Amino acid sequence: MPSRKALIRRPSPRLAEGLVTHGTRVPVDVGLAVEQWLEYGRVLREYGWETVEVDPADDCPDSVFVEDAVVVFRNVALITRPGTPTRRPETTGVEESVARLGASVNWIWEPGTLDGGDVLKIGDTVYVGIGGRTNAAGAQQLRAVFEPLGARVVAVPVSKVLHLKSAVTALPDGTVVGHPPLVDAPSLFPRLLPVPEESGAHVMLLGDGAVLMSASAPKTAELFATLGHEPVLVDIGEFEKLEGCVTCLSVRLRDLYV
Ligand SMILES: NC(=O)NCCC[C@H](N)C(=O)O
Repeated sequence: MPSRKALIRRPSPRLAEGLVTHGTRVPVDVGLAVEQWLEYGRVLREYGWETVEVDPADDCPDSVFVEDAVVVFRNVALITRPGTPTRRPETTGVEESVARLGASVNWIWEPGTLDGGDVLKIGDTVYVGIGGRTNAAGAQQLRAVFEPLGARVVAVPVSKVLHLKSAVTALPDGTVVGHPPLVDAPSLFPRLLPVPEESGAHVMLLGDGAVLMSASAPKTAELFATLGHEPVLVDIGEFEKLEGCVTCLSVRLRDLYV
């Protein structure tokens, strides 16, 4: 029986100290970020997702980006070992939450590193981006956990953006969407639709053709609507200042056995 639960994690009061790797640091308004986060959760619930809050990690500035701490395939939750050591304490609370929800838990071990933002699932194909926060050992461990469950793991290079999913995600019909200047190896994806805006490359599937995306990509939203999808726009501007996007603020659990 499919589940529709989504993990989310309240922003830390230290959010403004979050990491910035590829962009230029600009001040973050934490109060506004909390409002944007509340609205993000409200939209998930409106589209039928039960939001489950992971215990906050107030000492971890980037903890709101909960996607990086765990990758879920079927009923197995793979707890990551984030590429940046300062983010590693974030995984404890996430592990507790997924275990409580009945997922089967597995772990990335040293010397492996893996951030959830580097993992893009399209059906049974699991793309893993290597080069930034995720290393080859982390990708190999992911392969060992998910391939026996029926996944086909495909490693792809990432060098121009923070995570694989900062460059590409996928529409409900499996079409990969990416902003060309930021995609390292476009030929590795069977059907790649170029989008005009960087944040237009970030979509999250809400179900029934609805795709959650950033309000900062209006031209791409129009393109998706033309193709018959239903773009649902949210303002996540404060998180974008820290290289976050719609995908990284939640983790959907669709195959729990409970
Ligand atoms: N999966 C994601 O897109 N995560 C965004 C993480 C942003 C955070 N400031 C970081 O650099 O780790």
